[in-house]
Formats: sequence, C-alpha cells, structure tokens
Amino acid sequence: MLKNQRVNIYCKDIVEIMQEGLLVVAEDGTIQMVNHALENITGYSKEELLGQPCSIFKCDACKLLRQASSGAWCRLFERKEQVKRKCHLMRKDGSYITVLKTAAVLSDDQGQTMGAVEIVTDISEMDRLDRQLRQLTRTLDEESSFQGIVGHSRQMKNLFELVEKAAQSDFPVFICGESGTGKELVAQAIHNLSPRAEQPYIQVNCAALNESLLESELFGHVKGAFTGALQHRKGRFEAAHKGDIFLDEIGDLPMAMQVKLLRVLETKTFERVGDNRTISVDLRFITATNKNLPDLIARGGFREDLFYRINVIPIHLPPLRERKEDVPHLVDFFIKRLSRKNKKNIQGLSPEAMRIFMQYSWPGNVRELKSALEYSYVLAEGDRIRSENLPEYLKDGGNDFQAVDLPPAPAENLQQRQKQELIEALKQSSGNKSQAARLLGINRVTVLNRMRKYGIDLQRDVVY
Ligand SMILES: Nc1ncnc2c1ncn2[C@@H]1O[C@H](COP(=O)(O)OP(=O)(O)OP(=O)(O)O)[C@@H](O)[C@H]1O
Repeated sequence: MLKNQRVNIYCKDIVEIMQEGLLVVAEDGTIQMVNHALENITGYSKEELLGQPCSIFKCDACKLLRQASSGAWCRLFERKEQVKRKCHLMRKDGSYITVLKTAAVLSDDQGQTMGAVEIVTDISEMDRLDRQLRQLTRTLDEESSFQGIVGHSRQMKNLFELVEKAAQSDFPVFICGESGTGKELVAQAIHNLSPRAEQPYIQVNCAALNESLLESELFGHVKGAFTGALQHRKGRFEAAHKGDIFLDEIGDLPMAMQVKLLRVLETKTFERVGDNRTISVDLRFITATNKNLPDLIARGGFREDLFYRINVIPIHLPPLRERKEDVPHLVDFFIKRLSRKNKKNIQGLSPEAMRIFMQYSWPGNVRELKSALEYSYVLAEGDRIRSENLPEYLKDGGNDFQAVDLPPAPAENLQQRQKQELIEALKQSSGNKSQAARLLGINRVTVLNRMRKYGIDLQRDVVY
C-alpha cells in the first residue's frame, strides 16, 4: 500500500498522465493549474494559460449559466454543486471543440471556497459519429416515408402532393385533423420543403400558456411593460422573421389574442407589449388544431374573420381508421426505428397480432399505434411481436370512436348564447351594427340576419 505522503507525490504524475484535461481556477476564475492533456485539447501551452481568466475558452455552457445566474460571475460558485455537461470550448486556433466538462468547487477545511476544478474530456469524435448516425437514421426514415411521414394510402398520397404545393406558396396553411394524426409533422414538412427552409421555424403551442404570457411570448415586451419584465424581450413573431411560425392548437387561442393575431395576419405588423413602435415582419403562418373550428365559431369561441384568414390552404389529416392500409407500413417503420435503438432483433408482428392491429379503430391515431408498438416491443421475445404481447385493450377492437371534439351543444343553448352575445356587442357599439359585427368577427349582413332571427329590437333590447 502507498503511504498518504507518497500518494501526494505521485498525484502530480498522475495528473500529467491523465487523458482528461484538468484545470484548476481561483475563485475569480484565474487559471492556477492545467495538465498536459488540457494543453492538447485546447492548443494552448501551460505558460499561455496560467494567470489567464478561464473565459479565454469562451465556453458556451458557462455563457448560458452566467446569463441564468442571479449575481455571481459564475453559477458554479453560486450553486456549489458538481456540474457535468456537454459544451464547446474555443481552442487557440479559433476552432471549437466538443467536450464533456465536470466542474466542482474546491473548499478548505472550514468550508471556505478556494476555487474550482474542471475535468475536460474530448468527445468531439463521439459527437461526430453521433451526428453521422442521426443523419443516416434520417435518410433511412425518409426512404420509406415522405419527410418522416408514413403514408401509402390514396388519401395520404394526395396529402403529400398538397403539402408540396402549399410549401411553395406564402399563403397561410391550416392543418386540421384528430389528435395524433401527424399535424406537427406536416407543419414541419411544409417548412422543410419551402423556400423558407433555411430561415427560422418557430412553433408555439397556443394552449400551453395563459393569455398574458402568450401575448408576451408572441409579441415580445419592453423592459418595465409589466411586473417582472426586467429585460426587453423579442417575441416569437420577431424570432420567426423571414421564416415560418407554426401556431399549434389555434382553437385554444383566447378571444382577445384572436383580434391581435388577426391584425398581424392582415398587416404583418405589431408592437411589443408596452411599446408603441411598430415592427414589420415577413412571416408565413401555419396553424393547426384538432378542434372543429366552424363548430367553435358557431358557439362563439372562435372569430369567423380570423378563421377565413388562416384557412387559405386547408390540409385535412384523415384519421387512421379511414386509411387502415397504412397500418402495416407504420408498423414496419416504427419497428425498424425501435430496432435501431434497441438490441432486440424483432422483425415485425405475427399474423394474429397484425390482424388485431388492422381491426382496432385507433382513436388516438398514429400516436396511439406508436405507443402500443413500443409497449409490445418491450414485452416481445424472439423475432416477432405476438398477440399476447399487445396491450389488452387492443384486443377488443376499440369502440367506434368519433373525432375528439367538443360535445354537441343543444341547439337551444347555442341560439340563446348567440342572441346574448349580439345584444352585448350592440350595447358596446351603441347600436352601431357594423361595429358590433367587427366585435364579433362576423359581417354586417349576419348581424342583420341574426337580429331578425332572434327578434332583437334596438330600442327594447339594447339599452345603451
Ligand atoms: N404518418 C405518420 N408517420 C410517422 N409518424 C407519425 C405519423 N403521424 C403521426 N406520427 C407520429 O405520431 C406522433 C403524433 O404526431 P403529431 O404530434 O404530429 O400529431 P398531432 O396531429 O399534431 O397531434 P395533436 O393534435 O395531439 O397535437 C408523433 O410521434 C409523430 O411522429
């Protein structure tokens, strides 16, 4: 056994033999010690590094952490936890190298911070192979699909043609279809195939944020626009300039936001929250929903004028139960994908399992099929997924499922609501029918028709 003292002597040699780069910094980030491997990784000599600030490596992860830090110049000293992350360092010749960096704070016996140590592993070759693998996977996927979308049925082939044409135009595209039919994939394909492919593609889920957060997310805000707006912030519309903005779940957009979005669609201009300077953007709008928008309009939940604006090129994704001939192709596609990531040698479904897959109604569409396959893949042994490996619910064939949508409202309620909304709008616009029409997102003729239909009398019913 080596005595403690001897170990300390050998430590210096050990550090120099290590394949990983070693860097010790003082609390202010000044480099105190580096080993030979770090010289190799960064291209700097020891003499060039000692006494320099560690920011010499322009590490992207450190930059990000610094932005997130609430004061300390380095987040590591703030948190005092060991950090392990993939990052990029700038070498002496200006090139960037991908490394895995493990950093920890060094403290003395009293717990006083003395500095920090970083172990730097060169993973550039692994990173290159990883990218190559992902590229090959994409190519393989694309061979049996259209932009990663599997579909051999007539409906899907027609859809691919439409997607190609829509991609070439600048008109707004509206994608509808049940949940899990691949609307997100279609939106991405439109961008990828379009002249805007090299420009930004920005996706926003309109259902994920409340109204005020969504407003600042889309439009951006200036410092001080509201409590907590500590910095100027660009919104998603600006970020998507020259490219595409994909507004998913557009049916969930709050009414007040619908008016604002309409203006952006019409004028391609907007203002950041809290600012009066108008910003112009060049955008193509792609929207999607699994809701029935005409129905939602009739219930007063979506503006008719906005619907006409977004629905210039409608693309409808058929549910999987209406194109069962795609099921075996989807199965094949996902099993190949699973097998590339796992060690199993599963080639496909047994005839009985395939029969069950073909009979089931797939209410959750492709998303559900994909999950059912992942589940069965885990359970399967040998080279086939057998019926006993399938989730139990598949074996009942599934009930006859209708599109996920709002429950039909009784006609009476709907009419009552429409009448009340119209009275409210007329009140707000002091009886001016054109203004009331604008408030409701319908045209003046519809206002007149509805007034007649519901027997609304301005003097009797609309006191303003
Ligand atoms: N035709 C397809 N080929 C390959 N994968 C598909 C296909 N359709 C859907 N998928 C896959 O199914 C999953 C769901 O697709 P996606 O998120 O695009 O559906 P969606 O219609 O946007 O659903 P939602 O309305 O719930 O947001 C994803 O993993 C997607 O990759």
